[in-house]
Amino acid sequence: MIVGGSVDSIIVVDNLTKTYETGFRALKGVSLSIRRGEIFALLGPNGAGKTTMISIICGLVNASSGRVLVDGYDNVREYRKARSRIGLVPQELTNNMFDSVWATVRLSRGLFGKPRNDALLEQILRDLSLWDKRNERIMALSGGMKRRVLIAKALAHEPEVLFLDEPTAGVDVELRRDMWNMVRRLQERGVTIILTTHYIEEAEEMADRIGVIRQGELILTEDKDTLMQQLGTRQLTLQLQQPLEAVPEALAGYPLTLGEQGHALVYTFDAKAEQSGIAELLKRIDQLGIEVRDLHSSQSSLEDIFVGLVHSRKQADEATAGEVV
Ligand SMILES: Nc1ncnc2c1ncn2[C@@H]1O[C@H](COP(=O)(O)OP(=O)(O)OP(=O)(O)O)[C@@H](O)[C@H]1O
Repeated sequence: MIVGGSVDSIIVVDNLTKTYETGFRALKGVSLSIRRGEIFALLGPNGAGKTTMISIICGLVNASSGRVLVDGYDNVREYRKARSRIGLVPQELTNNMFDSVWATVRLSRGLFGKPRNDALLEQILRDLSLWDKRNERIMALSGGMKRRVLIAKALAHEPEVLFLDEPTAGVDVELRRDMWNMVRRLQERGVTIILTTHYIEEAEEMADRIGVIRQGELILTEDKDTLMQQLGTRQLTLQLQQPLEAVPEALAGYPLTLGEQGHALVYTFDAKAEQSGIAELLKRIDQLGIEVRDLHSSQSSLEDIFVGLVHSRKQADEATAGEVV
């Protein structure tokens, strides 16, 4: 057993690179530690390298360089030990369609050399509302049910880490809620969860920590709350009695924009700042005789932050590329 990362890291990814046979560099030196018991969301646009990274950690794809430790075990040299700690719910269905639900989960447990435990498998199926379907063939199940079977399969050998690759892509609202609840229950039992998602609201709702990957590079990892505090902005929207054509000169020093075809003044400020400047702004507006009909404030969502982050990086990269040329 190799000691690496801190004691409470269940997964340590060290300087991982992946160049596919086509010459495409899908990962460019990614390092990351996953804390035991956390829910970690990996966000990134299409083709960023999320599935590649998960596949390497789970031992399905070979890295070009770097290494991965799972609970202290090198995932290449101590593959079996590392792999037995992981449950993977892939994006695509990989079940044998002719098997029953029950046979599928039993086989999955057996493949990891775990002793038979029907009570545990029953609990897993009940938690996923699959118990009534246990004798059905997989091919006879709906798409949502098939996805539940993938999860049951991944949990059958009692993994310590569960990877969910796009768990709710294309599923209905009800199943999404069920999945979120299930993920929370698993976390309560001490299972570490790593999920990739395109749904930023999913990360916002579920994750303790967020990593953003772009073009094979991890551009950020941060506690969700800190991220939202640090990068979050608040907006105060002042609905006006009379529309304005432009932001008055006297208010030029404030970060104001006109909205709603001149019917609203929008003031954007730092969510973490102690002094928002709102009191002063309202006084100035009153002095200018601008009548305010209503006002409301809103906090930027993780989606705004994410789009802003990916976008600003892109612009910075383009600017740098421009300089070189
Ligand atoms: N077997 C392969 N051979 C060559 N290139 C590949 C292979 N698998 C993936 N890629 C490329 O590597 C990049 C990263 O793919 P990956 O599937 O890891 O991205 P992703 O972040 O999971 O994307 P998505 O959100 O679309 O699932 C993509 O540009 C993809 O085309």
